Amino acid sequence: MNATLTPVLAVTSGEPAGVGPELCLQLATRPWPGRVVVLADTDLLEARLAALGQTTLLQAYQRDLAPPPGVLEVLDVPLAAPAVAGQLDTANARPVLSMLDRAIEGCVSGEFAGMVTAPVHKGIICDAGVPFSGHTEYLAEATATSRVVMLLVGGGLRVALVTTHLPLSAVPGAITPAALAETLAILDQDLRTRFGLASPRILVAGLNPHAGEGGHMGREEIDVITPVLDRLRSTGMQLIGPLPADTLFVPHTLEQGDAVLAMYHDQGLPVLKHASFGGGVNVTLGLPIIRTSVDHGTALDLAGTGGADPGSLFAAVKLAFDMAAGGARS
Ligand SMILES: NC(=O)c1ccc[n+]([C@@H]2O[C@H](COP(=O)([O-])OP(=O)(O)OC[C@H]3O[C@@H](n4cnc5c(N)ncnc54)[C@H](O)[C@@H]3O)[C@@H](O)[C@H]2O)c1
Ligand SMILES: N[C@H](C(=O)O)[C@H](O)COP(=O)(O)O
Repeated sequence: MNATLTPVLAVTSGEPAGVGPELCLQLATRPWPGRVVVLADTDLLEARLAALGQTTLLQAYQRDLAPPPGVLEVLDVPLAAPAVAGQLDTANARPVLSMLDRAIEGCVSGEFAGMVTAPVHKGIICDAGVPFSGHTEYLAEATATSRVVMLLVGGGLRVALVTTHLPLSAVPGAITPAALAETLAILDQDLRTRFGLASPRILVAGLNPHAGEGGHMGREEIDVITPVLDRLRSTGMQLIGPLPADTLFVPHTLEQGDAVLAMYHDQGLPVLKHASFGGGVNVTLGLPIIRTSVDHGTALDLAGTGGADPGSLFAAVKLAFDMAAGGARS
């Protein structure tokens, strides 16, 4: 097969002061079923290689020329200021977004089969004057997608969220019948088409303690969640809930479902990360493009030490290749 025709994934290296760039360098140590192009500042990668005493060869990305095995393809996205490991700099916020823009553009045009993102630092991008709550929301806006779903997979779990990066005080108001129904429709559809589940069973968490205790500890289960689940069950979806979130994750309940839908970020993700941190993958469902990501953040405390675990990035790249090939089994 012509190597230039294999699937090409774009991997954005993320926050330059974090662990993303050095984790991306490790991608050259693995055989992949296609090409992996790292979007990064080439000088930064060279500097991290030198600092870590590594010898990976870098080659400038050329669309129609695949590199030899073991050589890392780099699509140069220059930084605005030299990056210092562990030290955030607002000057580099826009180049970080430029990496995302270039990867999105390439996915939409068909140049890339999908994109994988190393972690960014949301706070420093906001400090630079660009409102930014996460890749998930940024990708939705960039692709004009009205609703996307964050799904994390790992440790034998699949956990999706109705709401993502918003203050806890805003969560109840964001759990509307439309938001819940659209999220469930995307999750159900993508579990079928992307994860090969013919008839997915979704365990849906309540919002309040003990799923509202019959309305004595909150009414969202009665007023919003149950009516939506009843309506969607009548269309054939297999939905179990609303379940008290504290006991939803016990093995006996988990084995009755294929995925969990949590109402908010810290209802679902601590459990997932407890089960799989360092090996989990974050997938954005509902987009017109394939996008996976690591399960961890910028780890500024580890940046430049070579001590960060590449397992989640490897898993994210593998899953993106699997999805590009037509399905995933995670
Ligand atoms: N995909 C993403 O872009 C993404 C994901 C999560 C968090 N973040 C962002 O990262 C920033 C820092 O977040 P945080 O401090 O809450 O979480 P973090 O994941 O950066 O760090 C939490 C702990 O995990 C450790 N850790 C993280 N990655 C590791 C790895 N690969 N190997 C070994 N240990 C690792 C860190 O050293 C730290 O002790 C925030 O701005 C957050 O929003 C981004
Ligand atoms: N919620 C994600 C997590 O905790 O791993 C993380 O913040 C990344 O989100 P984006 O993919 O939207 O950047």
